[in-house]
Amino acid sequence: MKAVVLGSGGWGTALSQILCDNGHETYLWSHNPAKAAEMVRTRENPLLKGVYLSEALRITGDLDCLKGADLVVSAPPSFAVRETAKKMAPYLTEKSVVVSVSKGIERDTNLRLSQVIGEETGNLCPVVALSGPSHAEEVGIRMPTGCVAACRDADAARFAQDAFMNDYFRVYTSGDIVGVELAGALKNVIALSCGVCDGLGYQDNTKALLMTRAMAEITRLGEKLGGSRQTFGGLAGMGDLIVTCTSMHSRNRRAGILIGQGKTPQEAMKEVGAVVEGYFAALSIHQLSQRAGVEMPISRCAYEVLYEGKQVKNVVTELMTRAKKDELLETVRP
Ligand SMILES: NC(=O)C1=CN([C@@H]2O[C@H](COP(=O)(O)OP(=O)(O)OC[C@H]3O[C@@H](n4cnc5c(N)ncnc54)[C@H](O)[C@@H]3O)[C@@H](O)[C@H]2O)C=CC1
Ligand SMILES: O=C(CO)COP(=O)(O)O
Repeated sequence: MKAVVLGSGGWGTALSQILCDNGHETYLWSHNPAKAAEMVRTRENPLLKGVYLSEALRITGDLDCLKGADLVVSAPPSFAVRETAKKMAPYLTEKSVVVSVSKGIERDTNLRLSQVIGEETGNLCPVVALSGPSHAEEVGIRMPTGCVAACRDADAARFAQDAFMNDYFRVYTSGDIVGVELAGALKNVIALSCGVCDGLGYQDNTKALLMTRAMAEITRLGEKLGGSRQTFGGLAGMGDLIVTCTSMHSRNRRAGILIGQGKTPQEAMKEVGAVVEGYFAALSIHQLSQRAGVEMPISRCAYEVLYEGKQVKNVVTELMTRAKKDELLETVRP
């Protein structure tokens, strides 16, 4: 099979190495030809330090690598998914399968990323969302990892499962692409918030409280928007929430730590030096939850800190002193 990965950040690079390990003819495309040339020379991506890229992986800045591709992986930051989909569109056929691996919601339209790709490619071929607890740094060194390949087209989901699965990368299929994509985008804001707790010096009790209540609000919005409750308890939901809220690989968590220590969001993102999707998602989620009439106290507070300059200490007090509630009934005590 011929596979092309569009987007040479840490994640696109790690995924291209999996496809290469699985014996597929694999291309990794960078939108920056100079960066592609440098990776060809060094067999390393500065965004995934210490991972040697095998000689069989074809690294290029030429979009013509898409000619005849069976599998196209869309792996840019969410803000560049639409322009990347525009670029792939002329090369796709009805037999192609696109796998979307970015985690976010498109700004302004609030569309899921598979919807954005569908719009730009005229829904010519199926788009599968691949998501789960999977830091590129660990996949790159072949640590056992699991993800979900979600698509309403079960054959396409199985095609992606077959393409990626091996003895260090386990892939489950799912028909709930809505839930899988939303879970991946929503947890980034929570990982950032968990980092803020770390930055403020709060410890394990606080983070367990935050993660558990975050699951409740993420699931609430996800279900309202058409996702399945079960998905939020699975790899793309709970699994990814755990890994990003606890790992120092997480760019969202690292940005949050810096904000908790007093940096502005812009300073924090600059210092992290890689895409912090939770910053962008916070705005879309705020709009989506307001429109759907779904209460999301933690995500709302993250939005207020990131976009309205609210002080993190004040936000924590506000969250802790909200009206008394029943955990299961979700009702407020009169
Ligand atoms: N890094 C990880 O462990 C994981 C990342 N993801 C998701 O994958 C997506 C990409 O993240 P990373 O690979 O980590 O990013 P990164 O921060 O490592 O690198 C971003 C890459 O995007 C490229 N880029 C910038 N503008 C572009 C454009 N207009 N068109 C194409 N490429 C462009 C940059 O050159 C750079 O190579 C994000 O949505 C992220 O949430 C998902 C799972 C794991
Ligand atoms: O989604 C991820 C791991 O599953 C990556 O998270 P960060 O973007 O926070 O690094």
